[in-house]
Amino acid sequence: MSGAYILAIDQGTTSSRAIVFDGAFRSVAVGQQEFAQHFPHSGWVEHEPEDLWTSTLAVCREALAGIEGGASAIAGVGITNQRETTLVWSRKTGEAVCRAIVWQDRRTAETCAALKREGHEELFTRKTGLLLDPYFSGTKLAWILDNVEGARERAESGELLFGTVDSWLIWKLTGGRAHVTDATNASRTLLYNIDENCWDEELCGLLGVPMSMLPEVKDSADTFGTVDPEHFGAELKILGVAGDQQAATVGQACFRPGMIKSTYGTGCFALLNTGETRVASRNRLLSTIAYRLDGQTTYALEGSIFVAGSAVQWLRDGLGIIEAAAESQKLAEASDPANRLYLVPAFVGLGAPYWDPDARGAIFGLTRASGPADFCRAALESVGYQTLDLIEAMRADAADMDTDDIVLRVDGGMTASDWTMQFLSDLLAAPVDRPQVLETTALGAAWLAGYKAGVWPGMEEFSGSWHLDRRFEPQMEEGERTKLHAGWQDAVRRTRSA
Ligand SMILES: Nc1ncnc2c1ncn2[C@@H]1O[C@H](COP(=O)(O)OP(=O)(O)O)[C@@H](O)[C@H]1O
Ligand SMILES: O=P(O)(O)OC[C@H](O)CO
Repeated sequence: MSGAYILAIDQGTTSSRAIVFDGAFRSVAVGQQEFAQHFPHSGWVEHEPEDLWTSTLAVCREALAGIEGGASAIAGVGITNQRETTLVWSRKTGEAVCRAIVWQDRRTAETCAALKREGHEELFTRKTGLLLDPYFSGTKLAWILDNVEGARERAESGELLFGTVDSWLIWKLTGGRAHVTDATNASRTLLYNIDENCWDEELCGLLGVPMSMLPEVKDSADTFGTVDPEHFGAELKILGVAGDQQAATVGQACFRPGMIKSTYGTGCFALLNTGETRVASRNRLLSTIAYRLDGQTTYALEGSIFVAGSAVQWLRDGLGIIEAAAESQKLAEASDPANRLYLVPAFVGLGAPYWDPDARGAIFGLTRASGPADFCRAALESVGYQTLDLIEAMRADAADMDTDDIVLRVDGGMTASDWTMQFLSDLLAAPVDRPQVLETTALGAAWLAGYKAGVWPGMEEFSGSWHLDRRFEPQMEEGERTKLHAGWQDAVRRTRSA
């Protein structure tokens, strides 16, 4: 027997989570597990593929144990994942050839620079909507083929498979019966043509990637495979897949052009729904696939910031000036605005709209009076300034779109800080909406699966279930806003690598 429960798997950068949602979109059981991060060289970030798999398996079992009927009560599985992270494994043995190269990893900065020097960036951008930055999967995959012993020969003979984390988990869950991904994940690889909706032979050729390694690309709500019953005791169907930022866009019900969601976790990722039209950014934002439903692609403009909540982690683990993230707000409130510092948290380079992989973090305005409270305030404010950069770029790019006023829906761990959300609204001079349900990423994956299973309603009714927790309205005077923005722009200018 199966019910209206949906199991959502959210495989993130620092932890794996599983949530069971009921037919009223409420979270009824949860499992969560952190796993090790590996930093073998400066700028390198890796995950052990087995950790991604075993932690996912464990959290699913934990969540399923929390509902009556366990796996037999589940109508479908949705998967959402950290994006761009790159894995290669053997189709014969299922063994990965090396650790997963994580989206934050910068080891291919020189490869990207060389491709740019050779004049290839325009081609990649035109076809994929992305830029030549080490963030995306393509150059990470090329690195594996060029640097892991025997990998290129094995790939060329058809033995090796490539996948983002969704593909890897589906391969494991189905006992090696499905090598698939969805259009949103494919759109982050630098190998996928987002207009024609297919892997691109020319781009694969430029990066030296054999096309036999690539997974089949499906809609975001589709039949991806059946989970081997040995894992959970029942045959579950995987019916929804999307990259985590796209899943949050769905979970926030940003279905209309002009709606923006911005997620504040480790990094910050803002997506503006541009509807069925792909908008080419004039301001170094990405064009990407928001979701593909029933063969119809909806596009988004995306701004990606690599450091948001991780600046708060740095206050805690690097500087030791707070013990828990939630303390940051109180300390920031105690800071004297006359001692204002500007922190540019370019710990792993700068993302949108600067795309400067070689920049490193800097702090400006230090005096003998500067102390922990000022560092805290600067860290929280840096998130607001970086978002302002993105929203300004989006406003300029969307000027020709026929949309209502911009609506910003926020989610992620950092949105718990009212102070940070108020500062964000002040800087943007626009309202910021925080929903009641903050598990929007998992909810988005669950909706895709529930919709495909036919047990959850369509977009309109699902949109009606979005409820506001709090709207932050701008309170800052225009003169102050302009002064602060100019201070930030100056700090960024002085931080840039060239
Ligand atoms: N009250 C808070 N104030 C500021 N930052 C917070 C607060 N609570 C959590 N965070 C930050 O939010 C991040 C965790 O958010 P989460 O959405 O779970 O991230 P991820 O999915 O990327 O692991 C951490 O980096 C943490 O520092
Ligand atoms: O795992 P998260 O939530 O930090 O998200 C990572 C993004 O998908 C990277 O593009």
